Amino acid sequence: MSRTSDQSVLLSDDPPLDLRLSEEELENARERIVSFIADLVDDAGSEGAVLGLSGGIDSTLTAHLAVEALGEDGLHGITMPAEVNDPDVMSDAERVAHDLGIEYDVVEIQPIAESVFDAFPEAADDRMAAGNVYVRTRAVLNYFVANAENRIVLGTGNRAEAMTGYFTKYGDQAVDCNPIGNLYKQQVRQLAAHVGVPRDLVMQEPTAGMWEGQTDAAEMGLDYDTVDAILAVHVDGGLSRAATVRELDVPEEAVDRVVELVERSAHKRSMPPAPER
Ligand SMILES: Nc1ncnc2c1ncn2[C@@H]1O[C@H](COP(=O)(O)OP(=O)(O)OC[C@H]2O[C@@H]([n+]3cccc(C(=O)O)c3)[C@H](O)[C@@H]2O)[C@@H](O)[C@H]1O
Ligand SMILES: Nc1ncnc2c1ncn2[C@@H]1O[C@H](COP(=O)(O)OP(=O)(O)OP(=O)(O)O)[C@@H](O)[C@H]1O
Ligand SMILES: [Mg+2]
Repeated sequence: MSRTSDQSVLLSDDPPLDLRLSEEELENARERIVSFIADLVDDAGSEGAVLGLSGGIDSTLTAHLAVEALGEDGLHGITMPAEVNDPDVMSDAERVAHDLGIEYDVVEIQPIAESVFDAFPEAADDRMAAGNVYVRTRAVLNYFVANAENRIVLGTGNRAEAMTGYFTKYGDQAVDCNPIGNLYKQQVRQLAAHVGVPRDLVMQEPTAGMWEGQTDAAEMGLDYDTVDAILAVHVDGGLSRAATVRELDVPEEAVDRVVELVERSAHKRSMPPAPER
């Protein structure tokens, strides 16, 4: 299979598995996602879309593809910094909006979150609980704008996040669709480079930005190249645990960790259950 000429869009030098798409597959993915967004907006009878812009690669790629689908006027970007967010990353988000020529707003969410924290001050000391408040506050604002402007809310979840449950229930996953939801993280980086996302944004370290210094890799205990590979071969691909360890040359613990994340987050991927009638 022919590969993109920019081999360095993989972060690690020696990933367990090369999941990059050929140039033809990249173009197909791009066209498929662009039509998906255009059709969804059309079918919903809406005027366009709303998207939270974080400066990260998932929202930046989704914004690029949405502008291709809907035009500049079709996308309203909202950057929503909290006090834990790195100002440089927030200015990356504004740069993305500016370069794409879309309407965008910057809404400081700290005061909104503080009013929630005040209701349960002890809960606010739990950084995960507090971080999830930032994430869910952004969902409230996205839908506020979507309702008022007759737009849909674009999600930015990818396959690795969806399968490992690496998202806040009813937070960043509270969206109307996930255009890049079938791409592993390696492929997100690769498609981003392909559609012209600036290199510094493609190569940055993924972070949920829920507390200072948080990174996806540190929290999951695995880098995305490893997560992608184990998902593709074992969870999605059905190869046995032992064969996966041999095939990818990864420790058994890494496979077990990914399986644990997938199993533990099953409740996030289904409708809330009710007892049988
Ligand atoms: N078995 C079960 N059946 C039904 N519901 C169950 C459940 N277990 C927990 N729950 C519910 O789920 C809640 C826990 O889930 P949740 O509130 O999501 O919280 P939780 O999964 O603990 O935390 C969110 C995770 O996603 C990561 N994240 C969040 C946002 C963005 C990104 C990013 O990549 O940008 C990453 C974040 O760093 C953290 O690791 C529990 O409080 C409970 O209400
Ligand atoms: N400060 C923020 N302002 C607006 N939206 C945000 C902010 N932080 C997160 N989001 C939204 O939540 C989504 C999920 O965050 P996530 O960190 O998974 O993606 P990302 O920041 O786009 O990519 P990366 O994996 O490189 O960090 C973002 O894509 C974005 O839509
Ligand atoms: Mg991020």
